[in-house]
Amino acid sequence: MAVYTQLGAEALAALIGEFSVGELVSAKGIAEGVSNSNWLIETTGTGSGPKRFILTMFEGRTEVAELPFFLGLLDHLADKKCPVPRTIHDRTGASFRWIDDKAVTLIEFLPGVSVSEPTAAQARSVGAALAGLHLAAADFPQSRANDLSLAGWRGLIDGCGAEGLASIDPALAGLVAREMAVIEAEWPTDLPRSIIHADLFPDNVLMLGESVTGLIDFYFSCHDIIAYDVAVTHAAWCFSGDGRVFHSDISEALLAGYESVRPLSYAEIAALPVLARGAAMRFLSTRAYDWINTPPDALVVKKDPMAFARRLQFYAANPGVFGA
Ligand SMILES: Nc1ncnc2c1ncn2[C@@H]1O[C@H](COP(=O)(O)OP(=O)(O)O)[C@@H](O)[C@H]1O
Ligand SMILES: N[C@@H](CCOP(=O)(O)O)C(=O)O
Repeated sequence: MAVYTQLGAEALAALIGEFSVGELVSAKGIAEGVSNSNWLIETTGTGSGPKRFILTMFEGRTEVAELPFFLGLLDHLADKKCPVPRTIHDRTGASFRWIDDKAVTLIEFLPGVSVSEPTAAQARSVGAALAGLHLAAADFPQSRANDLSLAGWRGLIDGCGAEGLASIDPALAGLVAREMAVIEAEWPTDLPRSIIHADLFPDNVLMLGESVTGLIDFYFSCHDIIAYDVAVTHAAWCFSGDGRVFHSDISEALLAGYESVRPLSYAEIAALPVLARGAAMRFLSTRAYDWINTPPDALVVKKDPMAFARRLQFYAANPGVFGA
């Protein structure tokens, strides 16, 4: 469930009136997502029939000071024909507005659905779309540090404490300690960097058949190692949800799709095993922290940290899956 804030019909109509998009016809809360509140908005449009938009209200997790980066990136990528939603600017030219103390933005609605069991052909398209995003983002003039890299994971893990990790699984603290030591020692420092998505899970990709129609939810995007984004996407797409089953056909298709647009260098391929261990640690650490710290009555469905502990174990035991 991801509508944390109730917005009345009058407030919504007044908000939509600040944009040149026609009049509000309907607004439906969207259940998917965990970070922000989202509504599917329909308006009368401005001449060529009704129009759909997504209205996002930024809840605690997104720093409002960073919105010009996230929203500017969407417009930059849309200008370069990447399948991302363009932001709708209001009549004053602003890309976001305020309702009380919360920032809201209106973005283009994109067709498509998120797949839960991708085919190899779909994975190939996702790999190609990710590479296209990396190429298109290369000259984006703004930057944002990745606060969820090594130091961020370490902070979250320390915040869980050994007892907290043990409350999730008795072996988790040992796994995390061993793996963090390896990842910190082997993390590459000389690979190409650019703007990356950093969270390209299946629920952040919209598809129609085998085509990618939307890359969404850029609110973790940042400047970091490009091949790390490949590793994040690999960890997100190539396993069963619980991390117990690795799908080698999806892995091969995803990497082949990526390389059909942006070939990986030898150094990038050689680094993928440790980058993938880092990617698994990234989602293990946020999920473990949330698992321990989310109040029991919160509306959010907590995500299982062990699904990424299993991926971490898999990557540690199978560095050959990237063909290095
Ligand atoms: N531009 C868009 N076009 C169509 N649907 C969208 C768009 N943006 C978001 N959605 C829908 O809203 C849901 C939640 O959006 P998302 O940005 O992933 O939220 P959160 O940041 O809370 O995870 C998505 O799963 C998708 O169903
Ligand atoms: N993809 C992350 C959760 C991030 O939430 P999102 O809904 O904003 O994509 C995970 O699976 O842990």
